[in-house]
Amino acid sequence: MASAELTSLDEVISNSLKGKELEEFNRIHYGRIDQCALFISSVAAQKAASNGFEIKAYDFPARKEECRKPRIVRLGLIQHSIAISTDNPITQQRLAIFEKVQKIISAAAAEQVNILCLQEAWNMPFAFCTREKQPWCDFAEPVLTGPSTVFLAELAVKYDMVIISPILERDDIHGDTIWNTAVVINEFGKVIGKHRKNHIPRVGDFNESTYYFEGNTGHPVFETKYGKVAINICYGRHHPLNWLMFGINGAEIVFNPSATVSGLSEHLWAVEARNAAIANSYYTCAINRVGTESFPNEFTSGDGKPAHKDFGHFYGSSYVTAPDGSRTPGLSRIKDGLLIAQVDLNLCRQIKDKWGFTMTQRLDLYAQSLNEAIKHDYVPQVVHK
Ligand SMILES: NC(=O)NCCC(=O)O
Repeated sequence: MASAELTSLDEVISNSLKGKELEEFNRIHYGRIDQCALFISSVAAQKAASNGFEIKAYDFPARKEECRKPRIVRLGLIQHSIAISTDNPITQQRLAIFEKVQKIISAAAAEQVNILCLQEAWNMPFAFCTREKQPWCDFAEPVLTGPSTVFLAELAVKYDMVIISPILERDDIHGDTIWNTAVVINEFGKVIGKHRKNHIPRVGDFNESTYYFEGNTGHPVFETKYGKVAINICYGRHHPLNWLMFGINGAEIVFNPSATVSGLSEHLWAVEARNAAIANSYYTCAINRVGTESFPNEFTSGDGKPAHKDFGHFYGSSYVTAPDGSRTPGLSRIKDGLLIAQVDLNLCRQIKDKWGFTMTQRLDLYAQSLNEAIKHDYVPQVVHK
């Protein structure tokens, strides 16, 4: 079976197991017997059916507390393929993606989503495999005035949503430099801040370091009307300290907008964002692109194999993990989709109280050790026999 044919691992299981065996699988694998699937309104279901995208919703309830009200928030994750082929003019490609995504966002609105996040570089093909500067750099946009921000700001106001928009940024104040950036737009359509990708891959066809540097915005947490959110962009999910810092700064939900392909990372996908949710007692939302993107000119991968035009298969499979480690099934590996998670943010503190990971994490010990380890003449702490 080709990589782009299997719909989802979750479906393989739910189609194969039944009764008690399926319950036991769910308990051990997902962390709960009942997936807590939520009803999808006919309006949203109709939008999904007529526009060819999947829509799924799950609940993450928390224990009722005496001293705090529940803090129920609806999160929306969108995964999608590009809309027209990459040899079309830039403006047409972008517009076609806007049209596709607008329909998915309107379904999210019909489902009362409060905070919505798109995939990495959602408004363009992931052309960084090519190492060509033109025309791909022309997709870069200023954060405040770029077409993607203008487009999403209007929808944010219309739907009373916070929208996270991961784009290729053009910083026209600092020498027209390019960055991989997530823009946070509040429910009034105002850009409340941005975060630039901290860790840039140099693996496989991910030649992103040809285009932009490691980010210089630290680990910001954005206090929104609905909760404290942060964004760990794609390759940052392999770096536990990147996740840790968002937790230290108080994040309750960390989105991980990604672009990654099956040949490289699919066996890691279900592990990393889930582990981060457990280790940091927050919700994580892992979002991946979908589809196979083909480029006009051939490129090589530096592995002795023939030059080719395809990046490989972006395998979707977006999912949400709660601070207790329970998770949703993934969206499809091959289809556009909207994943909705209704979460109670009170679960973050409840899990901190239960497991005590923030109390026991020994930041002081690691700060001292790391301070030593980064010195050029550091002697590793090894006891010789
Ligand atoms: N976009 C990106 O950082 N991809 C790198 C590959 C991966 O992290 O799986």
